[in-house]
Amino acid sequence: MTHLIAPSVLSADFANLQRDVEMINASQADWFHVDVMDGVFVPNISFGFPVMEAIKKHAKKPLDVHLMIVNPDQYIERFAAAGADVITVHYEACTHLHRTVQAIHAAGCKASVALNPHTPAALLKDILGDLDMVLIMSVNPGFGGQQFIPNTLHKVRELRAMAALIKPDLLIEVDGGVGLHNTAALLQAGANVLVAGNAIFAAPSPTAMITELKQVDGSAVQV
Ligand SMILES: O=C(CO)[C@H](O)[C@H](O)COP(=O)(O)O
Repeated sequence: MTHLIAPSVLSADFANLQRDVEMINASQADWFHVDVMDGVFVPNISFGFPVMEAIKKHAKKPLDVHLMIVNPDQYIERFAAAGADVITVHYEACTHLHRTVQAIHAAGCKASVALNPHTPAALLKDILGDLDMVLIMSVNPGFGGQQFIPNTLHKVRELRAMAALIKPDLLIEVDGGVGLHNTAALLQAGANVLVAGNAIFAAPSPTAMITELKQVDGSAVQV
């Protein structure tokens, strides 16, 4: 499969949310990336169910919901009911990760686990076979517009090698500081879902930027 592009709604203009949702609908983007922050797991608060339901009402593509919250188990069913197609929980926020992943699947969603920049990919070895996706954070979570942490490339490569033995069709998503400058390298390292916020919404034409990100060919790059 070619790679997927998931614009991060966190960087949208919330006063013109429907306009930005329609822009994503009409673009070559594949998913909507929806960042939920609770002010506890991360030092920022974004939005919750009402905003997500408003996005769902107009979105014509899957909602990829990234929960940057403590105790995500409490809210899995509600996020599924609010329209999530993919639910990502943080490794660092889950005591019984296997149970949480089971709950996500039972709610009818794809299950994904996110790793903060300091968390090693190897910690997912025993649960990789149960996951649909791993989200590698390439910035410290909480804010859009930060600089990409270069060690992420190494982590993506390591995870892709591990997945080749355990879960060859694993989706690997990278989130934070992604743009045209590092897309080819990330694809070549083994990522196949790229989240971009600032790179898309601060571009002169967000639609054209999505097309450019979608057209990047990772096969020609050596990293
Ligand atoms: O999860 C996030 C922040 O925690 C955002 O999805 C991410 O930062 C995307 O924004 P940008 O592409 O501007 O870095």
